[in-house]
Amino acid sequence: MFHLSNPDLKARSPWATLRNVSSVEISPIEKQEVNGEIRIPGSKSFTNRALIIAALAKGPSTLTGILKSDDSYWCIDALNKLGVKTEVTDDVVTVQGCHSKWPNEQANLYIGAAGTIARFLPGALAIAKNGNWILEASNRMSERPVEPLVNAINDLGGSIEYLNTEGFFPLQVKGGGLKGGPVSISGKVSSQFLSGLLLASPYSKTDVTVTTPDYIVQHAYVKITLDLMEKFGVKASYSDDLTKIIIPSTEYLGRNLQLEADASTASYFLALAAITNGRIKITNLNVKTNQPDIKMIDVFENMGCKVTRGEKYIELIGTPNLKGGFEISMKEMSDQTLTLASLAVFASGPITMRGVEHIRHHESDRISAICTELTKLGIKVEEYEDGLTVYPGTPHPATLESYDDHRVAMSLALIGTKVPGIVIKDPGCVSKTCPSYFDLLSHVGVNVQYFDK
Ligand SMILES: O=C(O)C1=C[C@@H](OP(=O)(O)O)[C@@H](O)[C@H](O)C1
Ligand SMILES: C=C(OP(=O)(O)O)C(=O)O
Repeated sequence: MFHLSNPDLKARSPWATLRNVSSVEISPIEKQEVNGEIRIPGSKSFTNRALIIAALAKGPSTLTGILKSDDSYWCIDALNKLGVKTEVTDDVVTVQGCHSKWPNEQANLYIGAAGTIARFLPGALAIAKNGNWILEASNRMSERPVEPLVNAINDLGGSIEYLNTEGFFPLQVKGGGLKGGPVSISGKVSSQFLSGLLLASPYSKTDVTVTTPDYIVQHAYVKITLDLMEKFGVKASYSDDLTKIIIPSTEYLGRNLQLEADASTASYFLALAAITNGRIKITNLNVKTNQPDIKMIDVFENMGCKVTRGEKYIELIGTPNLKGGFEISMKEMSDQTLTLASLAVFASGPITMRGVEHIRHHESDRISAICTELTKLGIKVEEYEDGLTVYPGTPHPATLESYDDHRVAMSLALIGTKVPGIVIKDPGCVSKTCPSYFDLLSHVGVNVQYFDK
């Protein structure tokens, strides 16, 4: 269980910021409007997929535009401990692919709080001929499910065992390889189970046919996995709904790749323009991305904002009258549930978000966390197993918890730009995906005051 007074600081990496900051106060933007241009850091999803594929590949890769945050730090650190040579300069990393033979056949790997490493690395290790590795994760990541992935890898002949509690990290992964053939995997708790299985599959002795018996939350992330595999030379074939995927037995080839900016991070800044009647231009994101959170721009538009979709940029101009009074399924872009919940406070009518039971298994129980914190502000909410309704209201000043969850902190901070006295505790948790979040807010005109520990 998460302890409010006790974020898991071991998971904060050398790339984390705000280590000595206990809280931040966000003050409303008065005369000065939010108005600015922002370059968004690289996508977490692209960075950690590309790092693991590049590490497995034959030959070197250069990845440009990587995210530098806790999640990518722990990924690079784990690859280094496996003996893979990497070199990071600014936002460029070169990776010397190990051609599916991890140089260090024994290592203890710590993967922080990253779902993308927890679900992508075990399969990548299981494909090796030899090896014996221990994988440990943060307290919260050790409570998040991995069983469907582990079962599927073991069904293919892999050797992954639980060292502590059945179904959860820490894990022991032994080499021995995967045989290939048919395998079934659930996608209803996390799409990352599928992605992790797919990433490892090309190294099976024969082709792998993956079927999903139920449904996949956030399909788009599976598509991102398949597209990136193809960029590194592995072309899978699949049904439109991705419930049947055939991966050939082959190998990745090293590549030089420009990665996309993070659409999830971009959404907070677009939301900021939306609620403050301001203007934000994201200068390095194309709407044609497969990242699902890009669909938030349609939501903002339906709420009355004006959006310009450029070739390489997105500009959003807010509105003094944000339209509410609707229900929406957030299943396919569930990382943005909390963003919309914060925005809903200032809308013209209640907003109901559904289809996101799985976010109770993310960095926090996100449905419970946002309902608790909005209630502290005097905002009326209704909580459901798979979502919530937020009623518009006038928040009163409060000190809010961030639950060691970057998206709770980033979303609640938005409310501070409209009402005085909003203090967010442990703002350093944003380092999981955006260490520079509060700097970027300041850059576009938000007042952020830091309080030391
Ligand atoms: O594959 C990925 O890169 C991701 C998949 C999603 O996870 P779930 O499918 O577990 O919800 C998303 O929430 C996460 O931020 C990134
Ligand atoms: C769910 C998230 O992360 P993870 O990759 O750890 O699953 C997230 O970033 O919102």
